[in-house]
Amino acid sequence: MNFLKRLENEILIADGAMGTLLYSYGKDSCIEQLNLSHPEQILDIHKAYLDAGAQIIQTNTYAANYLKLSRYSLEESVKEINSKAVQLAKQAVQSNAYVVGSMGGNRGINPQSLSIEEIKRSFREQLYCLLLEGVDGILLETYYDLEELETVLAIARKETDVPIIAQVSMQEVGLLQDHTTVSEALTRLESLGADVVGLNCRFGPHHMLRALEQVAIPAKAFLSAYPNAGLPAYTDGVFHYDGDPDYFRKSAQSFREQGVRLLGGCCGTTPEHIRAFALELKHAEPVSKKKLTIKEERIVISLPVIEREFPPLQNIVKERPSVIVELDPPKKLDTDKYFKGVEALKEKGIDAITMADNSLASPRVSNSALGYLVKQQTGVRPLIHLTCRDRNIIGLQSHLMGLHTLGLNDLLAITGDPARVGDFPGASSVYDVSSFELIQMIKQFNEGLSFSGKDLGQKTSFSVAAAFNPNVRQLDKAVQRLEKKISYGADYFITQPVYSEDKIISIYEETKHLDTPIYIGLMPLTSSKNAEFLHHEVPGIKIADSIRHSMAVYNDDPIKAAQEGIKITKSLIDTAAELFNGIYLITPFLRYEMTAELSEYAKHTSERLRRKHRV
Ligand SMILES: Cc1cc2nc3c(=O)[nH]c(=O)nc-3n(C[C@H](O)[C@H](O)[C@H](O)COP(=O)(O)OP(=O)(O)OC[C@H]3O[C@@H](n4cnc5c(N)ncnc54)[C@H](O)[C@@H]3O)c2cc1C
Ligand code: MET
Ligand SMILES: [Zn+2]
Repeated sequence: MNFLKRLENEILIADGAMGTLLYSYGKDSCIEQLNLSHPEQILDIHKAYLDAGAQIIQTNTYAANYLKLSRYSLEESVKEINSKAVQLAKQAVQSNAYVVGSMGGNRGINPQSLSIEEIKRSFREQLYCLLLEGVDGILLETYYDLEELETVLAIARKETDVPIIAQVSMQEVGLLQDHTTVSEALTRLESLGADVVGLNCRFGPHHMLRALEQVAIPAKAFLSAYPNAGLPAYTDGVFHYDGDPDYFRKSAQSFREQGVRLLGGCCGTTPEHIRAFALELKHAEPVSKKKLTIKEERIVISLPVIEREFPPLQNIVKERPSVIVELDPPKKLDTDKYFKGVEALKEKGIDAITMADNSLASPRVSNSALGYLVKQQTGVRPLIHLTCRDRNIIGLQSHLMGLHTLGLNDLLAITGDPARVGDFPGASSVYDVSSFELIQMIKQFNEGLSFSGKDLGQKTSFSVAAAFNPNVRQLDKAVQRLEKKISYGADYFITQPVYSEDKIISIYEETKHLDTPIYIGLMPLTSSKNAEFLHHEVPGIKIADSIRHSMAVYNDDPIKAAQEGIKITKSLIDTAAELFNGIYLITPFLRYEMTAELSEYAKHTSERLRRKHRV
């Protein structure tokens, strides 16, 4: 009898974790490779689970796919590892127990980093290996990304008639990463042909039960749950779970009441947890009816929106010429000169001071601390750059909440120069998200929702700029990137510094179909050496030969060289102001007198042009 037939009238107990059990045995290399190197150990674990009362055990193949094995250069061993895993599990079972082939999800918090095509290829290969060895079912587990699970489930359903268990892992209680509710996800999995649908990993019994309270008993499929043994602790460099098996025993009846018919364990569980489930549910009748707890709809629409002090820059620059100036927080602690710069620029009537987030990956005074002081003390609008390099998604969201609290509502969302270009090349670059997702995250905050869809209780009022690098060989490709950023929610763009009139004209030609405003970046050169360094060594900056030649003329005279730098920038402003309302001036080395002079020039030029065009 296959196990689906039995689930019609019985609750079945599945086994618990393989991975964390092997990890706690001290094996932190490739867990699945142990099928080949330590088969006895795997066999012992299977036997221990069966002895504890498990009726369905999983093969030790959770990550035995091409994509994950290649991290250990074991991609050539997919067949060997999977075949051996099934053989070991089958060797352990006697009659009345079943072997399901475990196949884990690959996509993490950043689904786009792994294409569906790669996933399909890798999945098919592992699936055939497991089916060929004659598993009694397939266990699709730990899928955070619903698109991935739906894709692989459809493939599996087409390829085999053996029972399929399809399990998602929640991001928040009741919600998946893409904000689909668990209830909807399980319905979709059922309609794609999964025989058992449910939850595994990430949460322990408490949160899993809270989520299941909102899930109706599926019409055709059976419901499953494989909770973790609580949250892991981290001591002496290792993760370990201290979940108490007796606590599992106490939760078993609740799982039954929620309609669960296949109950097992995930990370941190041991044969003792499974024994507790098995003893508690021995001869227990499955339930077919339950009362649903309907969670109140989040009424995010009515969340308060906090008023902005300054209208968003995208509105300003659509209406009239606008000059913003980058004045980067210093690399040393003294901020006197910085504030002198802010005052000098304020006098020129600029619309914002933009403040880098550790540009070129070198530490600077925190731009949010300094930005807040700039706003409080001078009334100038700070525009805060925000990179994906220095903060993980926890830090980024906390930072966004802090910026909102400080009333710093103007942001530039960028990937950020990688750590290896900066003062601490060995530092890690986080990049949990790309600039696209950062833009999306900020826009979600404006809807009152965290990155994972949690209610924030207020809507933020961020305006989000994004970076546009036109200094590339194929400008059309950069424009495609810009269009993609618009689709993620970018409100306007700020370019890398441009050093040629032709480039400004091509930017105009390639982007004139767009509504989203662009600030053209211009940075005065300070010397010939500065020009050569920027041209040859700084990513994203290219300087026209003619400009480098003009700077070279004043090689030995710093004052004349800076004047030449200003002259060149003024001539670029003449072109930019004809075509764009937005001018973004970058202050080199805190030399604010240069950008103050240029701000004045840019404003006069724009006004002159406006008068001319009005006539
Ligand atoms: C206005 C502005 C302000 C900046 N401020 C800071 C700052 O405060 N701190 C800091 O560390 N850095 C800053 N940078 C630098 C920026 O983070 C780096 O240039 C980064 O490599 C690109 O950032 P992005 O957000 O434009 O990248 P994205 O567009 O998100 O690009 C990310 C990755 O894709 C690559 N890429 C970009 N365009 C293309 C293309 N056309 N084709 C193929 N690949 C491409 C990039 O090289 C990069 O590796 C700033 C840049 C600009 C333009
Ligand atoms: N069932 C698998 C294991 O125990 C998957 C755990 S979720 C990361 O190894
Ligand atoms: Zn797990």
